[in-house]
Amino acid sequence: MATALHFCGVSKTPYSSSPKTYLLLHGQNLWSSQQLNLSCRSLKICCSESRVSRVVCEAVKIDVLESNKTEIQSFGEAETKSQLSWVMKFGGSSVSSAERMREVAELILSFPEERPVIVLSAMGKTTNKLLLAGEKAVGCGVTNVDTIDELSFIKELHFRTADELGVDRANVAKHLEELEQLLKGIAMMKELTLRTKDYLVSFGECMSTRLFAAYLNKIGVKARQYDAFDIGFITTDDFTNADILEATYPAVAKRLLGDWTSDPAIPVVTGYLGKGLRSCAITTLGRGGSDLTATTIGKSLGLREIQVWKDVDGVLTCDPNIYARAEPVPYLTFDEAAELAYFGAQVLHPQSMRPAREGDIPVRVKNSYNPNAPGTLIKRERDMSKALLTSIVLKQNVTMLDIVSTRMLGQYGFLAKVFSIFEDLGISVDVVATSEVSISLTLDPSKLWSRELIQQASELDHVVEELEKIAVVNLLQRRSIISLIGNVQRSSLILEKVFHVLRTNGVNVQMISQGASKVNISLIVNDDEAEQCVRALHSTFFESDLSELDWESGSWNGSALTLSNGH
Ligand SMILES: Nc1ncnc2c1ncn2[C@@H]1O[C@H](COP(=O)(O)OP(=O)(O)O)[C@@H](O)[C@H]1O
Ligand SMILES: N[C@@H](CC(=O)OP(=O)(O)O)C(=O)O
Repeated sequence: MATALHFCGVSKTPYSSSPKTYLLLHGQNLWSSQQLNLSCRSLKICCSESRVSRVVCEAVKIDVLESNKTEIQSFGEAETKSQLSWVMKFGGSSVSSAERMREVAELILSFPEERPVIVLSAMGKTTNKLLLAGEKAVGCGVTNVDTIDELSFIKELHFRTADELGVDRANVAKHLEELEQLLKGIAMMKELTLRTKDYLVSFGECMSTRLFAAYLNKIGVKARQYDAFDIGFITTDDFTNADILEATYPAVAKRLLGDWTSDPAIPVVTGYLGKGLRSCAITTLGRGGSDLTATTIGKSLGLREIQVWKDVDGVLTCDPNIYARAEPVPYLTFDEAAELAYFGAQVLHPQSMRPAREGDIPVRVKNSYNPNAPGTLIKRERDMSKALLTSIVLKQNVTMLDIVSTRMLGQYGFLAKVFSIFEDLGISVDVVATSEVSISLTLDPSKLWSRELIQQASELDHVVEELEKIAVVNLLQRRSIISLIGNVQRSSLILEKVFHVLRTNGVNVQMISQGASKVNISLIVNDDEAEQCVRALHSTFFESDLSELDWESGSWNGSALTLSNGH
């Protein structure tokens, strides 16, 4: 049975000396040629683990059982073109000014043999400024909207960038007018809903991509701007933190490859944005969501590589803002990168690894300020034989709950009841440790709850109130999760060293958990001790000589620990 197959395009492979014709099909479990009834002489399914399957054939008359028959035949007759090869995502810092945009254009053109899809974030700190402008509009009165500093800043930045790039101001003028109208609407309503917030921040990406595409066209590189919400990025209606829905993949592939086939031009797509399935309103994918836009496009189109260009030399051994001696990590697995992002490393969006992993498409994290640095390559697997710790991630200001059963329920009933309370209240739990009669867990303020909400004591009181019906509850705030990402096959070795470091620093670990993912050990400590712990752990694992480690026996031969508290 071959249902839900969608035709994505026809292309010729640019990488082989004897180019073949590829039919790009997108569908559920397209594993074998038996699912296709092809009237061609030779057939080979490539890239079978990807949802986009490349079907190599000599003749392009193809009949997919039942679905999309007509469409496929008409494409089959289309002229074949070189396929889009990779996606390059540039974050806010990479496109913060006209000068940076010119450098990015040069960078793209330094790979003349590639046909990239470009994903851009808003310029510099535009998203933060838009949110601030929205908050100010709530209380400033309709007639005072034009005095909001952030609005003036955004206008000035985008007009100046248009002028400096030598492109028409008209590329952004209408959006800037509309933005001012929106702020007046917010001022009138005296309210900024999550839905309006998403509409408000969408102006950032809509304008950066228009300016950049206009600039590429001006310098003779044919480019086409796309708003993600118009090309099939279909999401849940969870404003400010929406999830990409499955229907996105075929829709995006069809639109981008269809346009590319009929009239090739480099696609320049807005990162971070989508369209709610039911509301049909603009949604956003959570802060830093352009990474997810890039990996979604990579999977949709079955591209060779996904590149995310940042302002650091790749994923680092820890947050450079906490410890300046952080170093680039050359290789990561999808699992390691996902865990690292989930536990708070700002460098990657928490959900961004999912499409890359599903499509088995390598992700390269590169520095747009230093393109020659090798960056970090994220793949399905890597050599772990000499791997111990890969990166240390710190998540601060976490709330922890110690819940001890009052023994009114048996063990099964107790755990089930605790989690059903969190489910009912829509609260996400991060790290968990259990014993027969007690459970300790941390709550993530950034996911299902907005940061504002968790700070509202009444919400927390409500959780505690519900839990107190079955347990004695101790609420502990201002805790930090230190996540040790690495080779948990060697967890005893890691922990031996970790506890030595913590003991030397007089730090008491309040909870410890090793996830089923086998790449992460989490430690909970007090907020005020956390940064010093990270620095000391970094010194030990990444700056001191680990030659005393016997990899064969998996033991330490010495204990030369040098702690560093400085930056
Ligand atoms: N482990 C880490 N590795 C690299 N960067 C990190 C890490 N943890 C935090 N960061 C921060 O993440 C920033 C890059 O992420 P982000 O600001 O989202 O980039 P962009 O806006 O360019 O997409 C870096 O400038 C750095 O300060
Ligand atoms: N502009 C959005 C989306 C994004 O991905 O940005 P960046 O790539 O600069 O982190 C944000 O600031 O959250």
